[in-house]
Amino acid sequence: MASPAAEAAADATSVERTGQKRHAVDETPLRSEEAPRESYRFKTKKLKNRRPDKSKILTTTGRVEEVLVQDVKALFDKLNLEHKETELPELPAEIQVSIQELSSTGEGLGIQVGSDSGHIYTVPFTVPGDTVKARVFKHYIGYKYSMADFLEVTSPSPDRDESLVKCQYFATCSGCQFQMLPYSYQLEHKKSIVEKAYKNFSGLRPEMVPAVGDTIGSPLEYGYRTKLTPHFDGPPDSRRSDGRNGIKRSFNEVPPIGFMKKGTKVTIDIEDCPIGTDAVRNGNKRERKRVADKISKYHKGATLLLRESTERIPKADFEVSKEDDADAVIEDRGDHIHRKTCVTNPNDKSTEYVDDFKFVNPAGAFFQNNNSILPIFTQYIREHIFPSTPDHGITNLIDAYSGSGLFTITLSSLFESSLGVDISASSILSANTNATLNRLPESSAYFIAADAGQLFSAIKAPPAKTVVMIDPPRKGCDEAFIKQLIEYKATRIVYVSCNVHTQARDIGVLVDGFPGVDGGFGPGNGSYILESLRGFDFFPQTGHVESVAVLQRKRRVWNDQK
Ligand SMILES: C[S@@+](CC[C@H](N)C(=O)[O-])C[C@H]1O[C@@H](n2cnc3c(N)ncnc32)[C@H](O)[C@@H]1O
Repeated sequence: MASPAAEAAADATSVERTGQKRHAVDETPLRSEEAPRESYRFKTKKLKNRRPDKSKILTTTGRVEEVLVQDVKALFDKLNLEHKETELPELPAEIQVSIQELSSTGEGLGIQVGSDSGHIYTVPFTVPGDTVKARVFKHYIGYKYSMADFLEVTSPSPDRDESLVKCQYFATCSGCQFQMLPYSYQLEHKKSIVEKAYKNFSGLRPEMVPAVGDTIGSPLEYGYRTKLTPHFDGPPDSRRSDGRNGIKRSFNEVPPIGFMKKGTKVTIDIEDCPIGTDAVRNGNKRERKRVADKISKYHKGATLLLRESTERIPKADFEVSKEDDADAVIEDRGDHIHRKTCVTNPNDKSTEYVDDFKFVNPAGAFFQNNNSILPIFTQYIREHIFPSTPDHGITNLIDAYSGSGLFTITLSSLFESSLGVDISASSILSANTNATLNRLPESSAYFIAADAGQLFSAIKAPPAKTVVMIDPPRKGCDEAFIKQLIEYKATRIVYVSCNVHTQARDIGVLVDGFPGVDGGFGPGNGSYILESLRGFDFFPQTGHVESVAVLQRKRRVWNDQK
C-alpha cells in the first residue's frame, strides 16, 4: 500500500501563514486528533535540477514530492497562471477548489474558486471536473502549490461515479485513491503517468521515446491483493517505556487495527479491506479477533501479516473435510481445486501458482502481490524477451534482482541457460527451491546471491547471446550497476519497474549514454534504443503503476559483440 509518509511534499522554503506572521520553518500546529505529519522536508537543491543532471548520472529519486512538483509546474504553465502569493488564504483554510488534473501521485490538482492567486492546490480523492470543499493545511509558496485535505464534493465531475466505491473507509484510508473512477479511466490515467515520467525524468528527446502502450489491466479490480499488513500502534506512552525502565504499558482497550488515515500517521481501524483476496480478508477477521482476545499480552504496537497461500488439489482427490478450516476459500479451476488460506507467520511458507509454475516462499518475503495479473504479465515478458527477428541468436538470460525466481523460472524454457541474481541470500534459497519444484536442473536455471552492481565482471555468457532482465526496488538501479550493464553490452534488456520515474531516469542513461563509456553521453549516444514501453496495473483503485520497458542494443557502431 502507498505509505502516507510518502504522500506529500515540502521544501526548505515552505512558509506557514498565521495572520501576517511568517515562519521560515514548518510550524504547522498539530490538529488535535492527530500525531505529527511526516517531516516532508527534502533537499531544495535536488528539486532545482528539474532536468536530470547527467554529470551526476542518476539524480532523480522518484519520490512523490519530486513527481508532484513537475505536475504542478506543468499545470501552472498550461493554465498560464500568474502567481500572487499575497492572495493565499490564511491557514488552516476551508476553500472551494476546482480540480483540473490528476497528478501522477494520485491527487487532484486544482485552483481556488473565485481567487486569482495563480496558486495550485493538491486535494486527494478528487477527479478533474469536480469542485470540492477542501481544508488547506500547508503552503509551499516557492513551488506555487498548497496541500489540502478533501472535505466534500460540491459539484461532481461527470467522470465521478460514487456507485463504484466498495469500501466504507474510502477517502479516509490512505490505501486507495481511485475507487470513484471507472476502471477504464484509471488505466488511461496510468498510461499518462508513464508518459509523463519519461517526459520529466528520462532527459530523453521525445523522438527517443516510443508511444506508450495502453495499460494492461488487472483481471481482478477488487479482491486481488494476496498480501496485506495492517498494524496497530502501542499503548499511549509506550515509546517512552519500552520495558528498560521497568514500566510496561498496557492497552486499556483494543486499539485501532488497520492502515493510516490519509495524510497523517494516525492508524484507523479497518475491519475489512475489499482489495484483499477473500482468503486475506478472512485472515484479517481472524487476526483482528486474535489480537483483541489477547490484547492484555501486548505492550507495543505490531504489524500483522496476511498472506494468501494456495493448495492445488486434483479435483478427483478433493473432498471438503468436516474439520476443514472455515476460513479456507475454495476455487474451482477446471481439473483441479485451489484451496486458499491465509498465512500469518512470516516464517511459514506460502505457495502461489502462476499458470502451472509453483512458487513457495516464506510468507513474509517479497513476492508480487497481485496473482491475477501474473499469468498475463509473465506472458507479455515471454513475448518481448526476444527481438522480432528470428535470427537473434539469444540463448542466455540474466535475471538481475531475481527475488525468488519469478522471471528466471517462467522464462527458463526459452533459454539454454538462465542465471538469477539477488542480494538477498534467503530469496536465493527460495529461488533454488522453486527451480527444483518446477523441475529445472541447475544447468538450465542457476541462482547466486550477489550485489547486481558487482555482477557483470564475473559473467561468462557472451553478451551478443544474452538478454538481461532488471526488476530493481523502487529506488531503481545504482550507477555501478548501470555502468557495468552498459560495459557488458547485452544485446537486449527488459526493465520491469514498480517506480516508473526511476525507471525513466535509468533508461535515459542507457539511451543517452554514460560519460566516459562507449560513445559517452549525449542525445542518443548510448548503445540502446528504447523499443517499447507499457504500464501494467498491479494495484487497481490506487495510484500505482508497474511498467515494462524493452531495450535493444544498436546494431551499428561498437562492432563489439563477437
Ligand atoms: C522488486 S523485487 C523483484 C523480485 C523479483 N523479480 C520478483 O518479481 O519476484 C526487487 C529485488 O531486488 C533485490 N535487490 C535489491 N538490491 C539489490 C542489489 N543491489 N543486487 C541484487 N538484488 C538486489 C531485492 O532483494 C528484491 O528481491
